[in-house]
Amino acid sequence: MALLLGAIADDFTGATDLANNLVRAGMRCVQVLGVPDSSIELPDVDAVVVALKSRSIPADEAVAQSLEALEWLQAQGTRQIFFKYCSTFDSTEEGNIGPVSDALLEHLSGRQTVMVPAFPINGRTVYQGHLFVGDRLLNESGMEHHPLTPMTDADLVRFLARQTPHPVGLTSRTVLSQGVDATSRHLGSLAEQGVRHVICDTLDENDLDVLADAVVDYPLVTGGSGLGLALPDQYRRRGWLQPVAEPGRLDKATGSALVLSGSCSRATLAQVARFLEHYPGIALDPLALSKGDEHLAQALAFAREQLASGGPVLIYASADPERVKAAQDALGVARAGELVEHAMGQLASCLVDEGVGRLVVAGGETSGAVVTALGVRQLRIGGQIDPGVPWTQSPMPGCDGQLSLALKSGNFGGEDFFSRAFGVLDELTTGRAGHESAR
Ligand SMILES: Nc1ncnc2c1ncn2[C@@H]1O[C@H](COP(=O)(O)OP(=O)(O)O)[C@@H](O)[C@H]1O
Ligand SMILES: O=C(O)[C@@H](O)C(=O)COP(=O)(O)O
Repeated sequence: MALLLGAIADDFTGATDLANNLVRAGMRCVQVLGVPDSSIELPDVDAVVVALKSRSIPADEAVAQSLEALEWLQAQGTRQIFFKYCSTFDSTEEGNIGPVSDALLEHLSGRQTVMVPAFPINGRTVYQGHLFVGDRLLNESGMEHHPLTPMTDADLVRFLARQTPHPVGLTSRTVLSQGVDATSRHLGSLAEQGVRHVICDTLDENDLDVLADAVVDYPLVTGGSGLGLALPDQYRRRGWLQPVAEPGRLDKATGSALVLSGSCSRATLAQVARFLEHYPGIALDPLALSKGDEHLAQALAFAREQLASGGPVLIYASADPERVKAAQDALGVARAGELVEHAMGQLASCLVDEGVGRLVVAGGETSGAVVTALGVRQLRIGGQIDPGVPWTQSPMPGCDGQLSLALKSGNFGGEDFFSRAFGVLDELTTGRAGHESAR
């Protein structure tokens, strides 16, 4: 098997987001969780997204895991590598976007890569190197309160420069608006000056098309999932990718419905509040979790009772910035996060064992913890609930052999996401979904 595109994603929701866009743009794509071992059997696909949980770990470990993924993808004969990180550039001054990009570029003997975090349909745009979420600069978007990677600088050229010893350049909207040739020339002249990383402005899908055309031959591209919507068209134009009749079909979904939420983003907090207006839920508190098993046992008992009477039910650690800070002050940032993630993993394992077959998880790290605890190795991508969030399925003992999973990025989804998700799954798996355009 030769792959047109091999992606290395730094978290699990981000991986699903990219896989979703590749499928919507007409690629046959599968997502694998962690670097596969030799026993994995892959279907015939054009792209594979390897999901890592490397966004918030020490930079040297993130580099090692990413290089392992690269080696595996190269062994599959992959034509182009895509390093997928968050559309809100989630990272710290230590990394991991800079160190991982540097290592991948070096191993691919590339002289330059582009950094394209934008995802315009979800309101992430870049202008003069500054990242916007909707009409706010990144550092005023709520991301400044992120529990693990608080984003306090919207100037990506300046911010990335702290993560890499190499110079960071900018391809501005003014250049992009002059078209593909001007953009290629500009990137080329930056490369001649030794600029290995180029932050790219992006206001809309047209900018993504120009960028995709200009970098289709780069060994490495990096960014959010927006670029993943634009690249397949360039592959098709060059005759490398054949049209696919029907990507993304899912089997009938069975089993009860559960939502686990560990994201503390503004979007998720609103989704939690909306869900609780109509359905039952129980909060997890990291401080109570740190005191022993009783808190987790209570949440499990509550969920069992609600699931027995039909569900859906929500278990959430999502909390506002003051409560997150209080937990972090008492326990430390890493420990507070670990307690919640561990609890979410245990809840998922028990409840899927007992009959949950439709599971929504909110939060990238949280999703990583949950699918790892469940032992999920491969996801088939189905139709989307909201931009960036598809339903997926994975083989699983119980639930008629298939677990339906939606891994929601903290920041994505409409306010009614949690309740609507199950209706969308029903439509998708009974074939009642209407055809939507890819963008
Ligand atoms: N109440 C809380 N206090 C402290 N940390 C929390 C709390 N709830 C969740 N967390 C942690 O915050 C992190 C949220 O990250 P993540 O799941 O990636 O969400 P997002 O997708 O919004 O970034 C996780 O590590 C989670 O365990
Ligand atoms: O690009 C994005 O915004 C998402 O795909 C993403 O990376 C999700 O990360 P979380 O917000 O941590 O779920």
